[in-house]
Amino acid sequence: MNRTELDWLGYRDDEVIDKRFYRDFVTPETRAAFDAAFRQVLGEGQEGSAECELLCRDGTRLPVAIQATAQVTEEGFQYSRAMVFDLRERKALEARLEEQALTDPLTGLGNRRYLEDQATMEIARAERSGAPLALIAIDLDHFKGINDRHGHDVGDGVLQAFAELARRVLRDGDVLCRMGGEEFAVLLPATNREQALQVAERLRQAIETTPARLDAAEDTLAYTASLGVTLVGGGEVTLKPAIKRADQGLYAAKEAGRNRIEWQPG
Ligand SMILES: Nc1nc2c(ncn2[C@@H]2O[C@H](COP(=O)(O)OP(=O)(O)OP(=O)(O)O)[C@@H](O)[C@H]2O)c(=O)[nH]1
Repeated sequence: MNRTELDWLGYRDDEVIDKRFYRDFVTPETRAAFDAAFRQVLGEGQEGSAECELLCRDGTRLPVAIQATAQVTEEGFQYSRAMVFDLRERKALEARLEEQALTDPLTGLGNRRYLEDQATMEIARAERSGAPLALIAIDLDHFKGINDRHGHDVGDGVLQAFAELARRVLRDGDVLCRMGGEEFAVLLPATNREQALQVAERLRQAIETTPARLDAAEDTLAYTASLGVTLVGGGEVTLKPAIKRADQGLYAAKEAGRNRIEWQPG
């Protein structure tokens, strides 16, 4: 182990050299990858590589790539040499890209993919616990008119104001996301029909009575939304059928005059 690696791990050389093996610092979760690479080094190819994590003195985990080669002569195995690369920056970048891929940049809410990811977990959880899972689809009314009359920037401001308001109205465990355009959805774990209808009505009223603040001045713009409410059915393994039903409820609410909610049974 060289000085840089010791610095990464937070140990002095006299604590490690001749006392501990590299493998000791590999986290139990990634030790299998390390061992597999080591076997490759000792095998015919005489080289191997692995991505694993090292456990630092302060308890943090350092993601690294290890590339090792072995020196084997006619007398057999002589020594092996490993190069270790710090993957922290790459991992942080990957995490940022992953987050960006799941986030709507205008409102900061999760996007449709995020909802589908969360739904996979929530559907499995609901299946295990037997608790109901509700879905609300929300579409701002006459949004084209807002854009046309006040401009696209004001439209953007209304979308942001809605996202902020809905975050305040909803519970922490509720999954709010922007499906696209002026359409949003909320997945509500452990929520039955009556509770989901109550939440939808609370959202509808909050929107109706909280005009969007458009800048630091007192400039505000009133808007409304239509909502469709449904439950995710017992045998449904994806959110798709529930999204379709909630959308049907939404269209029914638009048809019935907007600024209202419609229940759509499964
Ligand atoms: N400002 C802004 N407008 C958007 C954005 N995404 C979609 N839109 C606009 O949203 C409008 C949606 O209009 P429509 O689908 O006709 O619906 P609507 O005018 O809300 O009418 P109803 O839904 O029937 O009440 C379109 O004019 C889109 O251009 C966005 O990110 N920002």
